Amino acid sequence: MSRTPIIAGNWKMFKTVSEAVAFFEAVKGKAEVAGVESVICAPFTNLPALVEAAKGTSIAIGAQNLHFEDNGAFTGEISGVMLKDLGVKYVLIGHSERRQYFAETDETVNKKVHAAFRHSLVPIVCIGENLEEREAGTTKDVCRVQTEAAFKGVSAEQAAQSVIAYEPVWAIGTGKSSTSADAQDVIGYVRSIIAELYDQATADAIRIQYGGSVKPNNVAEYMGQADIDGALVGGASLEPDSYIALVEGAK
Ligand SMILES: O=C(CO)COP(=O)(O)O
Repeated sequence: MSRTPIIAGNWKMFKTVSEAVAFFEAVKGKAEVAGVESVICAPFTNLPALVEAAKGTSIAIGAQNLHFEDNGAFTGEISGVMLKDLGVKYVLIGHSERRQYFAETDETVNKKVHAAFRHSLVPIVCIGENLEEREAGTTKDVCRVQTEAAFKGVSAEQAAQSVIAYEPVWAIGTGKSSTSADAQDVIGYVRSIIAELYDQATADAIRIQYGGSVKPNNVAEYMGQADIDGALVGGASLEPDSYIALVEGAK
């Protein structure tokens, strides 16, 4: 089976439009490596300029969130209709910061996954345990609950196109990354859950990333693991040279 490696930068709440465009000009042609998919998930305000800048390149643009309704009286929200209209390809769903600070639940994550597919956006579904759960030994249980909930009512064909990002919360922005063996253990388990929910072909097709303090100097180690298909990267995706090194490291 061959899954295309996927490196996605999650810029979180960083970069003005001019900073985003300057970044893109610096990585163009460099963070484009044959056989590796490269995605920038930027703040909403940067998306029109980035989609324009990305034309003619192999770099895809993603959003960091969407509302689960297509339109309506939801002040301050952005829908899948709007993202699709812009030319965005990917959308992060259920990032732990959204779950923690913006009250997202397994149920809203599931609704957002359906909203993404209604508009032909590829969801990057984020799952992962917090420190307390890790210390209690419930990492796999937490990942099972989150995965099963996120994919409720999602077809095998849709699941096969999806991306899952396993991001242990305690490893995000802390410099304390999961060991590659631990990440492989959990990600292999998540793949087995997809096989149970669907079938082996779907499990073989879905791409699963590791996220949490991934840097240019450790990305290759994660990529060397059988079930790890890429990385979702925060801090190290913000500087052009670092981002280019991440994409090169995923070869
Ligand atoms: O949250 C993350 C990506 O979504 C990970 O962030 P860091 O790479 O900064 O640890």
